[in-house]
Amino acid sequence: MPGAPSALHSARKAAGDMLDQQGLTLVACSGGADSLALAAAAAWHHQRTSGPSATARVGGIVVDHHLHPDSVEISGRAVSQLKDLGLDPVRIYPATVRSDSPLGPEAAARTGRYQAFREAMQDLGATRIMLAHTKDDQVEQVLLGLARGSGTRSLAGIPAARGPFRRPLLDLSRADTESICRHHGLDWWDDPANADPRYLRSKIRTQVLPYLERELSGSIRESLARTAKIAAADADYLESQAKDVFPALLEDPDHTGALRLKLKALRAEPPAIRRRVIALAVAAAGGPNPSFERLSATEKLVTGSRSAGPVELEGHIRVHRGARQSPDYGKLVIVPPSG
Ligand SMILES: Nc1ncnc2c1ncn2[C@@H]1O[C@H](COP(=O)(O)OP(=O)(O)OP(=O)(O)O)[C@@H](O)[C@H]1O
Repeated sequence: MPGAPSALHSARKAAGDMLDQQGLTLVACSGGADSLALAAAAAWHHQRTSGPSATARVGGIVVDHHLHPDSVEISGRAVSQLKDLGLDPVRIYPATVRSDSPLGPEAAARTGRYQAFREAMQDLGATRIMLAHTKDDQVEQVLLGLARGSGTRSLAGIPAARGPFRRPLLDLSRADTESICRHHGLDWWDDPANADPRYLRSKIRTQVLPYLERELSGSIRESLARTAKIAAADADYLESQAKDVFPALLEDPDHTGALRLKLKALRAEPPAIRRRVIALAVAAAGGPNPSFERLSATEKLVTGSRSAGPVELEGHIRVHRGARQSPDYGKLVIVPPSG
């Protein structure tokens, strides 16, 4: 673990690289050590570049989910520390979390939080939101992906940049962020849910990773973080290859709204591309990302000669192989819900 000065230097550099130099970037702060440390690192750039001619601005957003009895006080303390660091503007946004949400409280809070982020961006004219996920979050995410039996994209973990979101601290540890907070005299809040073993992520953090470190290798975190980086580059490449071949495999659309892929050409593609092309076609038909099991069933329509389907996918999408006497012979037909 680097000491505070070295961690601080890395955090400042990473935050500086990800700030929008021409607009307002908001640091999303929960009041925890990770996001207060990120705020301190970003504030350093804000102070250096502020003045009448400055174009890069750094503000803060704290979302209050009202899930914790002390949430008003916790949010207030975060806001005043962000202001003391020099962030401007700083706002609290409430997020409604439905207690009866079928997603469960954690996922419902997440949905509410990202909704609040988007509202804040619009209200304040911000172009970017910085989140303080660390290497520890990344490692936990990779283990969660492994436990679920996920593919390359999922093993790639949390992306450093997607849409307006930026995550500059993915190479720093949680301990680094605590040392940055100590260096700045920041008073962070430890969410008790982070240590609650009822949540799978907390269990990975408090039990599984320490066990793996003890029994397997002291550098397991570094190894898993490296896995994420390798998988991210591989997933980017495979997805771009699939996007490149997709148009050539697609038949011209007709009035029915169904999509048709050329079976022979699809069959000739390697499985890693074939599966991604099918997923692209499903997305183009308005469906969600198919599960591994549904995607495998669909792939069998391409590689096998027995059942011609239909295979029912999530989002009421149906896929079948064109019948011998029909105009769809030689095509994989993806039918959207209303088709
Ligand atoms: N209440 C909050 N207000 C503002 N930002 C928050 C809040 N909670 C989390 N964040 C931001 O999101 C980052 C990740 O937080 P956390 O790890 O708790 O979320 P998660 O649910 O595990 O991850 P994800 O946001 O990807 O679902 C934090 O470092 C912080 O930048």
